Amino acid sequence: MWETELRGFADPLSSEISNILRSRGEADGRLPDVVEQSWKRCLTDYNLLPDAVPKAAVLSHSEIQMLMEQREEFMRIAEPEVERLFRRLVDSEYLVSLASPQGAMVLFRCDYQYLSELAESGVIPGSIWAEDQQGTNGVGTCLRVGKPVTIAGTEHYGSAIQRLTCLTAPVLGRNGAIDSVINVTTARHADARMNRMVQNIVERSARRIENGYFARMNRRNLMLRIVDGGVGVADIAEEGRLALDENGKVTSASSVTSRILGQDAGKLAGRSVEELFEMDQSIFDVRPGAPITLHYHGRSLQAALCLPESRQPTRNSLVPARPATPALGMVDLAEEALRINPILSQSLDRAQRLLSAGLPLAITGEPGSGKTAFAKAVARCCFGEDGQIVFIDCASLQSRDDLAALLQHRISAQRTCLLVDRIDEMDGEHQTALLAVLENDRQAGANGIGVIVISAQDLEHLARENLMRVDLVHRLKGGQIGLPPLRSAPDLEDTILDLFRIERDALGRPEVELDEDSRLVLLHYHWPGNLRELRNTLRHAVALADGKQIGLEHLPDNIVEEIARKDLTARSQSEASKIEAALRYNGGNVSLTARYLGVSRATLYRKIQIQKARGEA
Ligand SMILES: Nc1ncnc2c1ncn2[C@@H]1O[C@H](COP(=O)(O)OP(=O)(O)OP(=O)(O)O)[C@@H](O)[C@H]1O
Repeated sequence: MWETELRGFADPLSSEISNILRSRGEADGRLPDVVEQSWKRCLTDYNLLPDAVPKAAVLSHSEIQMLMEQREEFMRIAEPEVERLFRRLVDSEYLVSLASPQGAMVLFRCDYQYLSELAESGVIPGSIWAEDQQGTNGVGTCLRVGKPVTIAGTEHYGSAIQRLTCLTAPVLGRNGAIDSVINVTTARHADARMNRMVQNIVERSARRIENGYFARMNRRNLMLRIVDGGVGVADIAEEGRLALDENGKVTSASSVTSRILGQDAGKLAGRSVEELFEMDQSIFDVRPGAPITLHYHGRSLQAALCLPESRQPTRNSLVPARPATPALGMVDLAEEALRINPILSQSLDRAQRLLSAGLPLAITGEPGSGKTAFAKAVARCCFGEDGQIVFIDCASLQSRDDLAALLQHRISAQRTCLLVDRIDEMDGEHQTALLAVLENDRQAGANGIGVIVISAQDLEHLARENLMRVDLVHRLKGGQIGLPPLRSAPDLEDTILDLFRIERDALGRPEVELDEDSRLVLLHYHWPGNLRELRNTLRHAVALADGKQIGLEHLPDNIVEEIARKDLTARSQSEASKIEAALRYNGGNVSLTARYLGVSRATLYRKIQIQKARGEA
């Protein structure tokens, strides 16, 4: 009792916060630290009352235009990323916006139908969300603390925006200053797991803008691109960048580099690369584009040197660029626009839970059904933040040494996810090597190693057919996720239309539409090549469309021909049954039946003969 009173006395703000939460039906509610600190600022510094926070002020169209023009180069990098993020979340009723350092939503992407719903809470283009005016909210609080934040439902200070969930990340510029905030808002209920997933995607988008803008601003410098994730991590969001002068001294460092090296960007400027890293060769001997290893306080980092945009290599400087030998198993882990329907979302959720519980995952499905994209998404969600992802494509492995070289990179990291693609093509030698690595890890009590294997065939089947070692199958069999073929998608039409929009926008043809015939053909085709075939077909159609309409002539011939064949068969079948019924009705009398059907006797005979011939064939 005493203790409670003393605590209440010591921190009246906390009890005021508890009262507000209680009045919202959150009797036991506790706010995350960052949110609680923000609420305290609302109560003390901004003098805001939760029920009387005014609606967000709004910039006029010309004011937004002016802000955009002032930051034209930045916007040129940010705009496609906002679009890309919006397309990724296309199915889930999310608004995507980019806010200026003052909190004004200057870029705004949202489904037209959803707009009016959000507008009720004041979320419209140009609305200003500074924390001192609107209280705790995604954009304003992110700007205030300079870190990614999620503000879910009643964690918003103003009661008028309690329905919203906002997931935000700052886009950092020179010396860590905030250039903008990228924000995703939904008025739908989203559970904590889904929020974490989207938050992760938002943060990666912010880093991609940071990196893109950094590259643009330093395009006249030599650039060292650094990856901490080891071989296989090639997502631009993960890359640190150091801009260098002619003498190999750092002129500027991106925020991801500061994170990788654990040093303020400002402190890196002026230092030479050779002073910062232990290198196997001088920076002046490095072949542009070729992968190199940098040693930094006992850690090995992967890097590549890039020439300035306009600079022609000279004999005295760096050696002319030759095509770089690709690093072992290096694949593009860049995120792509994926369509996540409720079924896929459930599978993602299941896969994440299993992987997080330390179980290996096997992803199976027909060719092109999205296994690799799915596996990358799961790996990124579970390991993207503080671990590394090592991608192994069994079809491109040359030798056991390749595998060993790939896997050794995991040793330096605390948490690693092995993503093994096309394991059904792994030969016996590699299977043994992989098994040995997994066993060693288990015996050494390795912490946090995740394994995802991708296979077109079920692992049990591979073992039965003697295509895979039984002990490896047992080691890998944790959770199995089978991705359904496209033809069985319950929302096939929506999938086609969503992916059509994605492809159309990617080719810069937002005006193009599918006509009725082509829509029907796409809907009735059986898609043996699944999502890959569908995306290729849509791209094919958009690329060939001259005007605004896509017709059958723009679709691949094989697809139209197959549907036409099916259609003919269906039509001939229905004609046969019509003739049969008419004959029956007319007691088998051909003359009467011909008259009944409105054709000549000869035509009816010919039709009957054709049907007979088909039946016999
Ligand atoms: N959820 C999705 N939404 C939209 N496009 C997708 C989705 N999943 C995959 N794709 C697209 O489908 C194509 C095939 O995907 P992916 O390579 O992941 O399939 P896969 O099953 O691994 O194929 P394979 O068996 O041939 O290796 C890619 O172009 C990818 O962009």
